[in-house]
Amino acid sequence: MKIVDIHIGKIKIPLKKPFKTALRTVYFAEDIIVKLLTRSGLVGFGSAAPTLAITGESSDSIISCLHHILKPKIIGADLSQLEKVMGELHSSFVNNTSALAAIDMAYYDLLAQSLNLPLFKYLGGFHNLVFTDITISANSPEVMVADALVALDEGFQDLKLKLGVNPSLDFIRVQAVRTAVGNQVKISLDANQAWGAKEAVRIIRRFEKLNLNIEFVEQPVKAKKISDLRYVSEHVETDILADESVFSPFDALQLINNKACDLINLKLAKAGGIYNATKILNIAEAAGIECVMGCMLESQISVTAAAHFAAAKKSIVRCDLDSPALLAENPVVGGVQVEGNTLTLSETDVGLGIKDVIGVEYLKF
Ligand SMILES: C[C@H](N)C(=O)N[C@H](CCC(=O)O)C(=O)O
Ligand SMILES: [Mg+2]
Repeated sequence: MKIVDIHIGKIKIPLKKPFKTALRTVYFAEDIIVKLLTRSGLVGFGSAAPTLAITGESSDSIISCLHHILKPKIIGADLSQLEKVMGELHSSFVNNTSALAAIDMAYYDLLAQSLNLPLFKYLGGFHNLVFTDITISANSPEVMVADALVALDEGFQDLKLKLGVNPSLDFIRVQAVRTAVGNQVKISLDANQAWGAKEAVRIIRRFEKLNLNIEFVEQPVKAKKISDLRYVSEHVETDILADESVFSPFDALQLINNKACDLINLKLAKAGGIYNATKILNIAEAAGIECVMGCMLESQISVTAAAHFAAAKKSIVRCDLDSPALLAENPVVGGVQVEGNTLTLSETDVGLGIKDVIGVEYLKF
């Protein structure tokens, strides 16, 4: 079964609150939508969120890559030739991982549909649901406490606090939230590269001394500074999760060989989709490193793909798939069902299970 056409569109989704990290403040979510069509009438969905500060991609660069580079390669691609198709896509350019992920997930959507299976069953079928944490944006300690209490009311039991915006406040932020939510709630921290190596060690050791009970600290130092990540990992007890440092299977190997992290944040937008995410997961599993399934601030299309992947795999036991909970609207019809911290996949809908996306402006070239 061959792919005969591609539609590329744009959508803007309002947020419940501005999303603030050490890398960026965002007031609405932007997504580039992809639809792949087969001659027999199947439609596969994918999406890419422009996260310039992490993947280096803007809306324009994603659209350009999809139209000029990926479209000529994916039109005519056969669903029965996964290795050939992915080999060609992965060898034709570097970077542009979100654009590649959008095509990859739409291809896997079609592949599972053609086999009459929900995607999570095609990928391994371990569960049909996953649980997510929720991200609390970097704000004043008072606002972060208020946001954390709202999140608990909404059913979340696992908080990821964004730090590194005005780092002098970081210690008070964490202490204030821990005091407000009590000891039963899980807290992890994401500095999004904001700290220096010695600063990170100093801050994390202070959390340890006061028994603030932190699950893990995500990307404390610059993405490319593997030796800094290793320094932090070596000098603290708390687990260190690599995020922006891991895009490719090679990145994962390099971090593992350098003993630079305890955990890996696996995102389809960084890996270029399910094909390479599978390789990273396999490398990490062989090395005894656990992966957390993560997401960007992105629509429920790509979060549906990430939920299928995470649910399929026995070794993914933690998820940061909270983007749907941060969006004020969901334009996606079908796909993953989100209720509080629980993301559930249909046992009977085939592929990603997405029926439509409302309000997309499809582009004419
Ligand atoms: C939304 C998710 N929980 C998250 O925090 N992802 C960020 C990057 C997201 C972005 O800037 O769009 C992360 O883990 O660093
Ligand atoms: Mg992160």
